[in-house]
Amino acid sequence: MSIIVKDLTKVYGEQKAIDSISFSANKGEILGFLGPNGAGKSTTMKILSCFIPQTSGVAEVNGFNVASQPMEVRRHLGYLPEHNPLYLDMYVKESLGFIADIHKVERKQSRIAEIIEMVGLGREQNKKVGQLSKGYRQRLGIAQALIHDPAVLILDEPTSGLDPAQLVGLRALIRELGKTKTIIFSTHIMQEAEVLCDRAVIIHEGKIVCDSVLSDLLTDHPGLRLEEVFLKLISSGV
Ligand SMILES: Nc1ncnc2c1ncn2[C@@H]1O[C@H](COP(=O)(O)OP(=O)(O)OP(=O)(O)O)[C@@H](O)[C@H]1O
Repeated sequence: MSIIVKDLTKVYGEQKAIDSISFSANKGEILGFLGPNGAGKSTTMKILSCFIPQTSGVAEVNGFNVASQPMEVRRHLGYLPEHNPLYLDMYVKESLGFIADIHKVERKQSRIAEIIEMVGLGREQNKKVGQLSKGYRQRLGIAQALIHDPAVLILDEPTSGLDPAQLVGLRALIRELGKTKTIIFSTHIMQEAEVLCDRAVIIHEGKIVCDSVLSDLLTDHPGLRLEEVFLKLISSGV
């Protein structure tokens, strides 16, 4: 298993943002982490990426424990946060070089060229980050997450706010990456999940209400689109 989450709980003050959730993801799987606003998606992803500690429970990435082995986890994981902080004054290559240095990437220049090609940033590569459109900033964020060739990618709402052309391009990239990596991406857009994920984990008010192979989920709810299944599940709380 590339990702194991067991009885994971996070309490902020009085509020349980996630409440004893468990799920796992296999190598080569694209897992859609779905839920309405405030469900606990970002909280879970931040714990998996070692950005915040859990209150209780266990999370492992590629066999490493996020609480006790954060350095190893970071080595095997690429993370695109929902609000990705980018240095707008840096040039695209410079910003990739900065992240590559943090990860001590070997053959840095050729790796940067390779990753720019992979995420389709070729025509934008000589610009400053602040000059990039939102879609290209997302691509840069994914490039930063990929620079050290991690086995696991965690993408928090990677396609939010993109225009249709950028959406198609980014979905194709995620699908391609999903052939060799384990990917968890969060979204509350069901069409997104329908075209991208192999498996759907639906979280609502901090609890998991569904964990199913996408095609099984649709077969179990004949005649319903994923959006309708999602609404049914989060309204019944089952
Ligand atoms: N730092 C924090 N302090 C207090 N409460 C927080 C904090 N971060 C998140 N929460 C709360 O925890 C709950 C889960 O938030 P989270 O950001 O994980 O949801 P989400 O599913 O990612 O939502 P969205 O789709 O809107 O991004 C929310 O009620 C949120 O207000």
